[in-house]
Amino acid sequence: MEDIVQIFVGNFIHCTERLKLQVVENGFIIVKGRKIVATGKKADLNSTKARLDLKDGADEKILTGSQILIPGFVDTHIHAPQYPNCGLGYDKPLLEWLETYTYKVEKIYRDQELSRRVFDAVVKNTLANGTTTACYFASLFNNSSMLLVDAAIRHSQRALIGKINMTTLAPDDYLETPEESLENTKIFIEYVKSQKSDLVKPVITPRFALSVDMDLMKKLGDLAAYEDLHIQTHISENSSEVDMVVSKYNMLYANVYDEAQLLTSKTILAHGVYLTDEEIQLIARRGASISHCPESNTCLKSGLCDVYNLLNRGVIVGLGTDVSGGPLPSILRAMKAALDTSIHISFQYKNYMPLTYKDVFYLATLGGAEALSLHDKIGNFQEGKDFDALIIDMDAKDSPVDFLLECSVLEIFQKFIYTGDDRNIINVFVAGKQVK
Ligand SMILES: O=c1[nH]c(=O)c2nc[nH]c2[nH]1
Ligand SMILES: [Zn+2]
Repeated sequence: MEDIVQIFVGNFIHCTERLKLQVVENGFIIVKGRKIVATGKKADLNSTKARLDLKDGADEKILTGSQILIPGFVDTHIHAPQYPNCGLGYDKPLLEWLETYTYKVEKIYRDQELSRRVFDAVVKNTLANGTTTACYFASLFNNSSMLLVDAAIRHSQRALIGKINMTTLAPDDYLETPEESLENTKIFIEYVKSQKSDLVKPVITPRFALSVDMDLMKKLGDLAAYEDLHIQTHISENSSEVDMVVSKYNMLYANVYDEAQLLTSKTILAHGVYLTDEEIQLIARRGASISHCPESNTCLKSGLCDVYNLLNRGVIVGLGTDVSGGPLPSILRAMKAALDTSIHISFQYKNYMPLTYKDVFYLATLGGAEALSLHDKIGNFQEGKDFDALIIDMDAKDSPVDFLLECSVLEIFQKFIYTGDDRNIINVFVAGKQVK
């Protein structure tokens, strides 16, 4: 079948490299099938069409002055089964929150029908919020985790999906043995591979260092290396958690994962609020990334994560909603929370440079793609990459913004980051396919 050609004409914004924003006014992007085949200025559109031998009749979309095309958002850390708990339980810190609220909701995913309904809603709602790629913690249970894979494929969301490994700390009826955990992980990986999806991949997912022991972590590290898989887990989110990890393993938190060969260039570590300089250096050396989850860090009163410091020391950082540690599946909200957190940190230091709206946009797009080691495929509008994109409209019907004076492109973009919501994300594309 011949690839469909789509041409987008108007203003677009993306990051060409780390923390580097490019604003293209009166530009075009040509998409053939799933891929971006050309970008440029409108004045060069006809010559580019001729060069590419494009026949007349390609689907041409002209953006209005209140619309901007941007790359799709990457949610580098989200717990799909916790979705029904969004907004609940923020009266407790992490370890009590897990015990009181989180394991209780996650336990019910033995129920297949519930799994199907919740995961359908999670995938649809994250897509509607502009998350074209999500890195999911799925369920402890294989059958349920497989239903999340099915939902992502059904709705065409790009996703890394991991069956959780958890052998200790949770209630007895919500645990697996280390043998079951490893065996079920292998079965889950085979299931994902058998779907032959070009969007969905499995990810090794030990919950955190307190949920598993070293022997299982080492086996999971071996499995990840053998299958060349991504790895995701939590690190240094809360000070009591850090103390418990250090006393359980008698080493620093990052060293625990390193000892198990779980720190690789395909590892995503959620939070990283209390990392020492030594740990930050180790993570940077290994090429692992941090998923910054500012809304969750505030709701669970975990702490302030200094993203500026992580970036300065060469750590790759993306943004995560951490639903339901965070209350909403919105990376736009995470961007705003990342700005707030950084400004609050800046009050404590002289000459501290808080993140800007441009920086958090990088974290939400190209930074997220780098954090998931998917930047060869997504993250910006570089030719050859897949077209994962959002059309933003600050004059959208029912939008929260009701008074738009004459604005520059960058001003419209700022308005979106500070005041917009999902109603301003009017269209969503994943690998060239329109999904909203
Ligand atoms: O934010 C978090 N959410 C979780 O589900 C979890 N489990 C361990 N550590 C965690 N942190
Ligand atoms: Zn989490």
